[in-house]
Amino acid sequence: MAPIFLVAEGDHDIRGLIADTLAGKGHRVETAGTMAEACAVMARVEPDVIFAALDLGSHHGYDLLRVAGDAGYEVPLILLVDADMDDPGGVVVRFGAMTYLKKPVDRRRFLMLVCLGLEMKASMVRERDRGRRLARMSGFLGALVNAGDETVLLLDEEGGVLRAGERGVPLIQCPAADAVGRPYLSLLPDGSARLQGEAMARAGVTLLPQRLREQRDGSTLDILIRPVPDGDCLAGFVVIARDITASLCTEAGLAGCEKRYRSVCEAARAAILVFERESGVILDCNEAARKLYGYDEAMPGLDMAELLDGSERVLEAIRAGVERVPLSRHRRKDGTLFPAEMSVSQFEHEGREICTAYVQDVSHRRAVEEALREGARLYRAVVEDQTELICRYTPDGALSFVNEAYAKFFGVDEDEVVGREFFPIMAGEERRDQRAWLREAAAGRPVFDREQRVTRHDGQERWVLWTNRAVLDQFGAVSEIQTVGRDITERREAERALGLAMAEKEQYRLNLEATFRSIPDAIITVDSELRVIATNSAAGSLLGIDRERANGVHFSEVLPVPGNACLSVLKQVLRTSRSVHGYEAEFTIPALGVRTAELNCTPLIDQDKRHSGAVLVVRDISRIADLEKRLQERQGFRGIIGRSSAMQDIYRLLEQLSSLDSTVIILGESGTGKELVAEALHYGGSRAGHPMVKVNCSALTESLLESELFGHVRGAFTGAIRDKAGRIQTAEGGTLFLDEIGDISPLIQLKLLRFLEQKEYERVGESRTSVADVRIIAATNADLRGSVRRGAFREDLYYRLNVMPVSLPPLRARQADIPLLVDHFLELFSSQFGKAFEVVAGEVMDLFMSYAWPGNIRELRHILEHACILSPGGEILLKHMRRDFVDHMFGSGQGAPMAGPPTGPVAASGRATGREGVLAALERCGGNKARAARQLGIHRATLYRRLKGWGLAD
Ligand SMILES: Nc1ncnc2c1ncn2[C@@H]1O[C@H](COP(=O)(O)OP(=O)(O)OP(=O)(O)O)[C@@H](O)[C@H]1O
Repeated sequence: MAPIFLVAEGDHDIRGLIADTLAGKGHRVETAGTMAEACAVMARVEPDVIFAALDLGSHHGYDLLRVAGDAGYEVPLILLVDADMDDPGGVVVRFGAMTYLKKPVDRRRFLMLVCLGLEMKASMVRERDRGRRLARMSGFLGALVNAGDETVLLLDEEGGVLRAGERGVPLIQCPAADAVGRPYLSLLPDGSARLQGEAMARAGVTLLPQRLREQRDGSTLDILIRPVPDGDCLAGFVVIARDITASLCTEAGLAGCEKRYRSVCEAARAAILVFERESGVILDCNEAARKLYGYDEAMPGLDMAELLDGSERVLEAIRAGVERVPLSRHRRKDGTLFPAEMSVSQFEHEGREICTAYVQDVSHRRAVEEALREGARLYRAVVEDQTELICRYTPDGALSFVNEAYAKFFGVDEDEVVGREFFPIMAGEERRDQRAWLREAAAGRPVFDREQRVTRHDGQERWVLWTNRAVLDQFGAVSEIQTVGRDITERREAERALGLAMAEKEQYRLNLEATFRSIPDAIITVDSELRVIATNSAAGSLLGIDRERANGVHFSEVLPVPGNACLSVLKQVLRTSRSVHGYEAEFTIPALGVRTAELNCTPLIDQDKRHSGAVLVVRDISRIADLEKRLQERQGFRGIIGRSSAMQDIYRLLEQLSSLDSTVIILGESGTGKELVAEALHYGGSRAGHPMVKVNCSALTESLLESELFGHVRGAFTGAIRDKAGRIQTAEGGTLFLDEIGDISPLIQLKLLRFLEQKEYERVGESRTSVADVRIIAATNADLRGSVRRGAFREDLYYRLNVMPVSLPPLRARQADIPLLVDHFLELFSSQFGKAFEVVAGEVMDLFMSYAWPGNIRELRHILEHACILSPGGEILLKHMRRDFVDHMFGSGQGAPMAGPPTGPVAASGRATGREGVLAALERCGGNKARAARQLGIHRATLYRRLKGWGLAD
């Protein structure tokens, strides 16, 4: 653009000349003849050079400089002065013009001044631009110094303050404006001045920035002293001070946040992956993620694509903003895949999109869900098969499930009732109860039973027992109720019937109790453990049992009397399950003294035919016993004849043994009646209805005896052509009498011992073990103890047999029994031979009484048999006696095998049974024949017979 010249000259010609010359040079020219015109031009354009006349009307041309200054620019002004003007240079200098040009204008000088003017203008513009730039820089510097929160100070190389920021922390102790020109260190507190002075010195030498921290009034200042180099020299310093108290806190806070982030991340059970959304590169992960994906080392740097099967699809969805990837397949380091759910949150960081993914392995949950589904299927299958009515309903009563039985019972369709109310089938009160239970169900009463009468689909009223079971959710609240209904109509009817039966039974019991009360016999019922179940009042009066305390107490404590026969009997009955009848026993009852009682005991059998106890009836027979005793001692016992006291003892023993099952050994010389005693035991006991099998052990060889006792199987030995049952088997339920037991071989002893101990045996030739319920009664006339001592008889068998020995005395030791036995045999032979033998002559009896009877009763029997054969009947005389016996008696006198002289009363009794003796006895007894017979030791019938024979019957 062409430079603009303003020519302000009142002289029209000069103005035209200058303008033309300038225009001729291609410049743009504005002209003004007055000051006003010149100002108007300057308001319109900015001239680059002004030629102005010194005198411009009432104004001076240099005033245009002021106008330009007011308009905001500088312009070189060349004053046009008259040629005769004095000191134009002084005016130029005084008023700031560039120079002057004298009129009339010298063309050459004018053109030179045009060039200079333009040069001057260009220089002014440059100066103006530089000034403006400087001002701008200064403005920037000021802005910079005051821009931040820091205090910024510019120092010269001496440390004097050139400029101080007005904002920021109070680093110096005076206003910023006052600091300029003062030494920086003098503005600091002492300690601070020393430290910063040192730092400045270091910075000045090293030209490296120095940083230090200072504590000021609870704040922390971060001070940076940066040297400003000028080439190799130091131009000054910039001091920047920042209050970093808050940022230190923030840093600490950030560190805390980082820590919390880490701990949350690491504590999280879900795997957490932080990755870049676009690239899928993993930036961070937690321990759970490493474990889940099977990486020992850190995962950052890995690509999500390595962890995802079908990663493109998943990452695409994430990029599209999906926050939940419900199910995707993830890959472990070893290549195995697992199903997982992923929640993704996204955020932007430093221009990057970051995703945080929470990954949860759902393989276990899926297995559980599958198991649950299977469980539900099974549940359904099971409940559908049930005949019980099964339904479920929510706590507000809406049915959620009914099984087929339920639907059938009420005649409804499952789909139809589900969702409907369960409660309407209940009466108001039942509903209240049900709801009350529901309120308590969660608090430890999860089951509630209720019997209810409901109407079946066919209109029938049925009783149903509903068992409600509350199903609790994970928070312990009732989520559902499962109800199982059982039709208990039949049961209720049965209960009603049972109630009636019980009432009847109770009545029956009362009657029975009344009966019991009225019975004078003591009745005690015990259970199988011998605990008393019941007693009647007579048990109190007769046995002194405290009825109140007895129930439930062991019988041995209820009746603690020495040798408690009741207890023994009860034990036996409980053990054998067989009744005991007529067992006599004596008791000492404090109030009544010694009492004789008869015990009867029967096992109690329950409805399953099991023995559940026993009933013991104790009858006081003391009076009867007394009477009996008074009558006389027993003359005999079950075919055994004898009234001697030795025999009385034996009878009592046999009475007790009869009702027991224990093994018995009968000892006694030959002919003393051992077999008779064995028979008495068998036929007088509970086994009487079963066989009694006898074996004479001495009559058989070992092998024969073995086969005889235990039996054999075919082919067991030569001649065993068929199976044979042994005597043991034959005697099942009964008694095996082993006579002459002392003669059995060791083998038989051993087998017998086993049988005695275990009731087991084997048939010869057979390995199978048989069992038999057989009572063993053994007998011997041998000295068994001696055999044991000699080693001929097993000691263990001896003790096993010798549990209950019955020792029969020889006849010579009980001569009192001889007259009785004589009577007995005479009666026997009378009927056998068809003759009436009444008595033996006195002299015969005398012989009998003085003989030692080595063959015992068998010998007596034979002698009498012989006599009876010879005698025609009536009295047995001496002449009917066997010759050898008479010869022996009369020939050898005292040579008879007598153990000792006959003792007084027995001998007297023997002799006294003759005519004189009998009469004397009758006299002594005041004619009482029974008593006289007792005194004489003969049967009452014998006495009558004899008296009749002597013609003294009356
Ligand atoms: N007390 C008795 N009363 C009646 N008869 C008896 C009496 N004792 C033995 N006898 C009779 O005597 C005979 C022999 O008795 P038994 O056979 O019982 O004796 P034993 O001791 O078994 O003899 P052995 O040891 O020789 O076998 C039999 O006829 C038996 O009836």
